[in-house]
Amino acid sequence: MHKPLILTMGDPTGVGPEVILKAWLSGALDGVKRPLLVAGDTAVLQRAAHLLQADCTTGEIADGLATHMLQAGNRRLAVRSLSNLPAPQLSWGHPDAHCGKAMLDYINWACDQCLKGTAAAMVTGPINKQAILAAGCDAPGHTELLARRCRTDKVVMMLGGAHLKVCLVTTHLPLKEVPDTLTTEDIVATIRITDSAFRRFFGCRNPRLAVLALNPHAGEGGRFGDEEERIIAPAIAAARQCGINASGPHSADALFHFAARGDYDAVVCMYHDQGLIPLKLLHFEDGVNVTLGLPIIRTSVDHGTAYDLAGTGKADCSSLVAAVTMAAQMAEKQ
Ligand SMILES: NC(=O)C1=CN([C@@H]2O[C@H](COP(=O)(O)OP(=O)(O)OC[C@H]3O[C@@H](n4cnc5c(N)ncnc54)[C@H](O)[C@@H]3O)[C@@H](O)[C@H]2O)C=CC1
Ligand SMILES: NCC(=O)COP(=O)(O)O
Repeated sequence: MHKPLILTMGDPTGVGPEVILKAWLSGALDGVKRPLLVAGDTAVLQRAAHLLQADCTTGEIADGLATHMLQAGNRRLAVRSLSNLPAPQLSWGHPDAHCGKAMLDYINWACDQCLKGTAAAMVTGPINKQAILAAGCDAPGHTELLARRCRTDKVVMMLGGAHLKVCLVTTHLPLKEVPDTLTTEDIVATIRITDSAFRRFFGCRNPRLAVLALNPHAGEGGRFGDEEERIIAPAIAAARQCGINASGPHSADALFHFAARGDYDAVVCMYHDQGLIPLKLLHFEDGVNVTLGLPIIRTSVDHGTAYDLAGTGKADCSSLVAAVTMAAQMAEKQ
């Protein structure tokens, strides 16, 4: 029997429960050759089913990791119910500290199953980072939280679709702190983790990595900044010394055109929005977030809690489908 993929439900007041239910009910996950298990809350999932006008029932079971089973027609979805939230009273877009704790419990439980080897991979739904802080967790996102729980010093946030994959050197921090945070060592570590993950999981024998500059025109010889000469170029040289096919620092404005047409396997970006703006322009619907460098497999939707859509039934589930599909593919290479 294949080990399951665990889908964490994310913020109970956001679109996470809805996109899971939508993907399951639509049959878009039927091709995934592993059992799926939602780590979440049955009452909240039932509320999402109601929102989608699905005729869905819930029953208790004791079957491996599952405690409940959702049933709609002949479809069944296993659930590990880890919270007991008052679903009808939850206000869309307003998670309290109880919701924050529930989000953390789903993630931590799923991570532990992957670490123990009882699950093949985890696929995360979107969380609210203020709510997990209110529940006592100061990690700025899943990426950092999972790195801590897996006792891994350095991981890489990658977001990707068929035409573009971006790997970030820095993630969740104020833009003004980026220049002082960048170090040659950290860029080398990002390049190495990216290179190794692309060989292992994405079928690249010699990954072509484009490393971006930080400043306009790659610093214009020092006139618009010296991070390229001081920090980034030495990192590329060190990576190349290790046999990695890294190039740059490339001017960020033009490089994405060439990456998207297939000249590179991945783009190493210096900060969050440098990579995520072009990525979402091309892959808003089907982009997947993957944490590289963990001892477990974690993929995620590329979007957030979408409070403007929560409770309307209008959220698109394509990214969730892509994230589950990618987790299943990566699990085959584990
Ligand atoms: N992996 C995670 O847990 C992530 C969590 N977040 C969190 O989400 C919250 C909101 O972040 P934002 O930057 O506003 O991003 P967002 O992705 O929630 O929303 C941005 C825009 O995209 C739309 N959108 C998002 N998901 C959609 C979907 N499935 N279908 C159709 N339209 C969709 C929204 O309606 C909104 O107009 C923040 O608390 C942020 O920290 C954001 C990104 C990832
Ligand atoms: N915009 C991507 C993002 O914020 C992902 O955060 P997380 O996967 O670390 O939760």
